[in-house]
Amino acid sequence: MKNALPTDFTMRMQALLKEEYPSFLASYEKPFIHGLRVNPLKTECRSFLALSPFPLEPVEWCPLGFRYGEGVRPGKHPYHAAGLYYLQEPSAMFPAVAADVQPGENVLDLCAAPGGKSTQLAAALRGEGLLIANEPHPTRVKALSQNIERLGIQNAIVTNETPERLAERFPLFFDRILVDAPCSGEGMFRKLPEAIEDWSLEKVTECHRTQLSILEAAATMLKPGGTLVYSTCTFAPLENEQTLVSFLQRHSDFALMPISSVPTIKSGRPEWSDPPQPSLVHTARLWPHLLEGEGHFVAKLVKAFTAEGDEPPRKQARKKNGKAESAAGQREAVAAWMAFVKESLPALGDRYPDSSAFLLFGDQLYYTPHPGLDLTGLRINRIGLHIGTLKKNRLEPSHALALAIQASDAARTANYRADDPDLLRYLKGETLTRDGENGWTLVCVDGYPIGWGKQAQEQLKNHYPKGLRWL
Ligand SMILES: C[S@@+](CC[C@H](N)C(=O)[O-])C[C@H]1O[C@@H](n2cnc3c(N)ncnc32)[C@H](O)[C@@H]1O
Repeated sequence: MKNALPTDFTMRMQALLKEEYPSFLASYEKPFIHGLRVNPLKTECRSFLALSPFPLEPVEWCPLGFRYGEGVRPGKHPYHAAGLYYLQEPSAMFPAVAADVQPGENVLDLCAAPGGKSTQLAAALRGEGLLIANEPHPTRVKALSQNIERLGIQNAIVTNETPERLAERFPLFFDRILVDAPCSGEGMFRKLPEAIEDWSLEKVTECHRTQLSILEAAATMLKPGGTLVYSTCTFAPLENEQTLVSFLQRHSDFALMPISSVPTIKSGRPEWSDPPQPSLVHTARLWPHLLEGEGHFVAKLVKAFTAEGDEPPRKQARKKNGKAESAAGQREAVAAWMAFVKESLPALGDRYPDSSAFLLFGDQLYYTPHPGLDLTGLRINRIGLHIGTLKKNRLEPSHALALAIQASDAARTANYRADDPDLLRYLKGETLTRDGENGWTLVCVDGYPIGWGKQAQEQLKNHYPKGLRWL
């Protein structure tokens, strides 16, 4: 390892781990473990394994997760651009697995960028229900939004808010909340040597305080009977066991639940909190010297129902979302969308049936997963599926739409094998020479949509977004 580990960190870990410490320390000499998670919104695991050009090894605790070796670059493959998988180290796959999201639920990911766990939560929703993926950092939220788009997720609203502002708006609203908290990052020292530079004892204390305030907001937003998953990628007991004990002292209506039966995932340590809390044995610690993955901590809490029977979540007044356009403007935009569907997506059928779910912002048309939700005043980055841009009463389809539909929906497709030089040209933004019927054409890699082109005579004009083009 290039950077030396901080002395305050090694001294603390030695005191905590005792005879286990040499093996923990030796894990820093081993390489970082790479992983990818197959996106079931796009492909079945079996189909992907048959197609995958990379040798893959299954991750024991995540049915869609796989490890891959050094020297393989799945992030630079057209299948990545088509959203067939998300790159995620194996331990980071565990919190969303523990959340056990069910289709149809209202789910919140409070600290979501760049979207590893949000995309996993959305996959578990299988397109039914609502995911609010929140990230307060203004730059990081863009990466989150791009990943939501790339993976073809249609029922997510991406917000750029503080947990406190969301808590004011959504009391008792969510069935599941994930707090993948900002932390001192000790479990990432192997992956990100700069995390070593950033680390200090003060940072550990500061993170503990931030974690408690985020959990406070999460507690307000969770429905009675709902599930809260708390995770970090650090080893510090102050940010793990102690954060939970401090939270539980203020919230006697929450209880820790068992999460893992995988033998390589170990229990949290009740004796590492003050006062020791026996139920911490239900939490999970993923140790880099005991499994093939980085360091993580995961806890699952359930909020009790109250004795009197709980009030149902406050029904939100049905309001206009943000600065949505007038009814007449929306009708025009929806008409343009219907015309586009007839012309270019004839097999789409009745996939977007709710006329109240169409929202027009300026010239941008969206289909929201939750039409009644009052989002006024909140900073919103994405409000469901971005359908396209209205241009002179015609609809220009969005990149998000290309990634959310299937090749079989489209009237015209241009399908390329992953190693076809024309596909590389397309990803670089070049115009392609090919025969085909004029009109919007869905460009695909091995049958999976990757973007739009517009055929005119023998040319396919390139509509792959400028910001995503390969250099
Ligand atoms: C561990 S990372 C999240 C990783 C993400 N869940 C994933 O799987 O890709 C923690 C995130 O919390 C954000 N964050 C920092 N302070 C926060 C706060 N007070 N409330 C919510 N999120 C915060 C950070 O910007 C960072 O993106």
